[in-house]
Amino acid sequence: MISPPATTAAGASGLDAIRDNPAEAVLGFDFDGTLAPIVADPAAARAHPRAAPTLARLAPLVGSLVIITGRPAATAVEYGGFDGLDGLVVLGQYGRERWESGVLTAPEPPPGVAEVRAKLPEVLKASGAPPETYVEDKGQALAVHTRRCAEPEKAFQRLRGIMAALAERTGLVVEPGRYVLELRPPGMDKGQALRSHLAERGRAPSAVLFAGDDLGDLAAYDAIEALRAEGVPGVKVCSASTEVTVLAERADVTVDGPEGVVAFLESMINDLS
Ligand SMILES: O=P(O)(O)OC[C@H]1O[C@H](O[C@H]2O[C@H](CO)[C@@H](O)[C@H](O)[C@H]2O)[C@H](O)[C@@H](O)[C@@H]1O
Repeated sequence: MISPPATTAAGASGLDAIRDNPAEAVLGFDFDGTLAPIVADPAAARAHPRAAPTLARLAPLVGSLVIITGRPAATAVEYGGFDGLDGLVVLGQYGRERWESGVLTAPEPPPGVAEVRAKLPEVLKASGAPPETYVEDKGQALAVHTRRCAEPEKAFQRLRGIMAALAERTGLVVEPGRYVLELRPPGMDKGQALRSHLAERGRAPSAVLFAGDDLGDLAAYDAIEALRAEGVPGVKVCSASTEVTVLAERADVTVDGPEGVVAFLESMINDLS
């Protein structure tokens, strides 16, 4: 039995559809907070120790495994220990980058990214951002982190409007997350990335599942709900935290962080084997 079970009828139908035809099911995952525990230093994040082995066992049982992350795809592969994991696709930078079997495709970033890179130090200084504010340069986007500040929520709220204005001036958008404000190119989100992954497969999935923990994952939840309206069974899984509660309100299955996600997938493997 897949555990925990879904708490919604639509979610239960989605899990039944995965059980009935796992070979055509598509399973999608966020990385940070879902497969990897949250830590203070973004460069120190690593997947839960059982995440890669579990995905490796799951891959031959299902139609497709896809990680859709705000991280650069190569970073998620490295921090996840996913290199060599056959059957896994990683869509990085909210779907702008694609990695599969060691092959990475990534477009050039728009000019606004270089503009933000140049302006950000001065903008942060002028805004009175705490010195612990940390900028993560992801090549295609810049993420301003406040987790290490003495008052992370206060620093986050202080910077929110300022980052939105900077994004607007540079043709980028702000993606808010867990004590992070990302300035990234527009035109792609996790819902569109999930949709394009399904289209790439070229045939209707038996079911689609997506697991996430943060605001950027809501676009994938939207996609699952739209797919359901089109007749495709779907499951929204929440990797719950005290930092973000809105996903749990919309999820079919709620588990306790990455440990809960891995345990849920292990129960699915047992059920499908
Ligand atoms: O889409 P995701 O895979 O969830 O990536 C979203 C952002 O996650 C990372 O930041 C978050 O995790 C950090 C490490 O645990 C944590 O320190 C930070 O507070 C979180 O917001 C990552 O650093 C970003 O680049 C990702 O876009």
